[in-house]
Amino acid sequence: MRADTSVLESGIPAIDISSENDLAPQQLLDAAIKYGFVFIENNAAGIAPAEIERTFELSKRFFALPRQIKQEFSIQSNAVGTNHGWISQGAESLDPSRQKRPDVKEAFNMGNPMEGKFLQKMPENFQMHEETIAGFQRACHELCQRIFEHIAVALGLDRTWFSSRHEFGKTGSSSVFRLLFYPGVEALEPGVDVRAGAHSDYGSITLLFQQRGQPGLEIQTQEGQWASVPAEPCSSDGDHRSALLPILVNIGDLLEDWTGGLLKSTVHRVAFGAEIADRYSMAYFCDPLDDVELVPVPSNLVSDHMKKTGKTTRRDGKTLTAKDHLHMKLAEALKQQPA
Ligand SMILES: O=C(O)CCC(=O)C(=O)O
Ligand SMILES: [Fe+2]
Repeated sequence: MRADTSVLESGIPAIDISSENDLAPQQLLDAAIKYGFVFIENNAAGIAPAEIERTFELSKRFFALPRQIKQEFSIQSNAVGTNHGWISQGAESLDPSRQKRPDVKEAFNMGNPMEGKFLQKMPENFQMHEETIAGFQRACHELCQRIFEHIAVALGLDRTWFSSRHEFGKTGSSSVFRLLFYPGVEALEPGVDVRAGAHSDYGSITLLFQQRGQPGLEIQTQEGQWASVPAEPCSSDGDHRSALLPILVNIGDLLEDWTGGLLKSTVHRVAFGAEIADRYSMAYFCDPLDDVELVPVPSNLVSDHMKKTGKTTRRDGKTLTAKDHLHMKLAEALKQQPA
């Protein structure tokens, strides 16, 4: 059992969520309330580093393909309304109302597999390694479930309260696995170009995998300043660099709203210049099943917080489902796009 959590540059603690640490539920909840971000030590309760490495390798091979091949899998080539496929450089601005130029990055989004098979059109490289990618998504989802169980316990709920609302591999879930590539470029204009514009994530929780020597993520503090998030933070039991990189977890807008604003969905961005060559990251956005109704999470901590702040989970007098919530967020983002 460990009583202390170490403090990082941005103040985000690193937590051991294995059964060794009885304090994990409370530590996770405290970090979710204070920062909306937390590092999870990648020990037995995490994801095998070899699995993470293999998936990064597949991602690198995909982004290295010629443009015309990637184009065949572009997000625009999918049915309208789906969020799956390749996003080319220049196609996305995460902070459209403030950005002069689009994000300097590429991405590839995929939905959850059903019975081990992907429903979307996949490049050959991914088809050949379907098991690796499907297995990695399952491992991510299982890690999210462990985190949900800890948060449920800390909120005084039944252990499975959240996890049962986030089942894996069911049709009707918006969970997305996203590969990201930020190519090294010399000619970025400081103050104009950004790698990923300021945004908060839409869903319940996000897992973020970074690589050594490739920092760039920043979170916005309550005072509105940008604080850097290291790619290689210190471990929770001292100030040494951990042998295995921890996994970063953040709270999304849906979970913030579902808890009446108790858990924080913190604005973040990716910003770096020519000092770093190519940067690769991978994000797993975990969402509830589409038809889950967002009635307030039945915890005294949540109801006390809602009484204090006057927040409600209803919109225009109506209870939203998880799917309605996502559509609301997408509609808000669309309104911010320059005409
Ligand atoms: O690449 C990163 O470090 C962060 C990416 C991110 O925030 C996102 O895709 O939502
Ligand atoms: Fe994000």
